[in-house]
Amino acid sequence: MPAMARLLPRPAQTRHLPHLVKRSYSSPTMQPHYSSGTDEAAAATSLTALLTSSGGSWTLSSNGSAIERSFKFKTFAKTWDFMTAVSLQCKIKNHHPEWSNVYNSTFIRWTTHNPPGLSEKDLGLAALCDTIAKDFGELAPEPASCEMRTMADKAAVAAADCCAPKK
Ligand SMILES: C[C@H](O)[C@H](O)[C@H]1CNC2=NC(N)=NC(=O)C2=N1
Repeated sequence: MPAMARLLPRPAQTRHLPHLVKRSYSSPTMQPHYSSGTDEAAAATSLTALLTSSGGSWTLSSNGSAIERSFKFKTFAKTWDFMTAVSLQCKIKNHHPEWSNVYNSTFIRWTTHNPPGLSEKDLGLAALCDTIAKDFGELAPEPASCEMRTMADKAAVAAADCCAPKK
């Protein structure tokens, strides 16, 4: 099996991770893909405020079903404290990121697994991450590294059907 094929998760494992399944075409302007039941007008307003194109720090994933960015702090301890604070919000809101951490950087991707797409929870928690990051003295944002993104991709695939309703 060619090396690249080994890196691509098998479709069966990624049906709940549409943002990991690269589209064969690249649309000139990426369009958001909202999770069913989302109030798209309200979500579009929140999304616009978060994106780099409007002065925010988040980027839309290639097929529009996730937003993602990296955060950098002075020390590992501050990075971990930031992630701990975010994790408490995840517990409160019962919504969880796909994320990775290397020393004083963390990469965070917000997407809803079930039903798949961008939801108000993703957008609200992304805005909350920006606020909490300021509290922990976030350094100037840098573009997310491929390695950090790949780590998050692999963790998401390993999580398999993490959010499918329990039978
Ligand atoms: C039953 C299901 O696990 C819960 O509704 C939550 C848990 N956290 C979640 N987090 C994310 N990102 N997407 C979900 O669909 C999701 N579902």
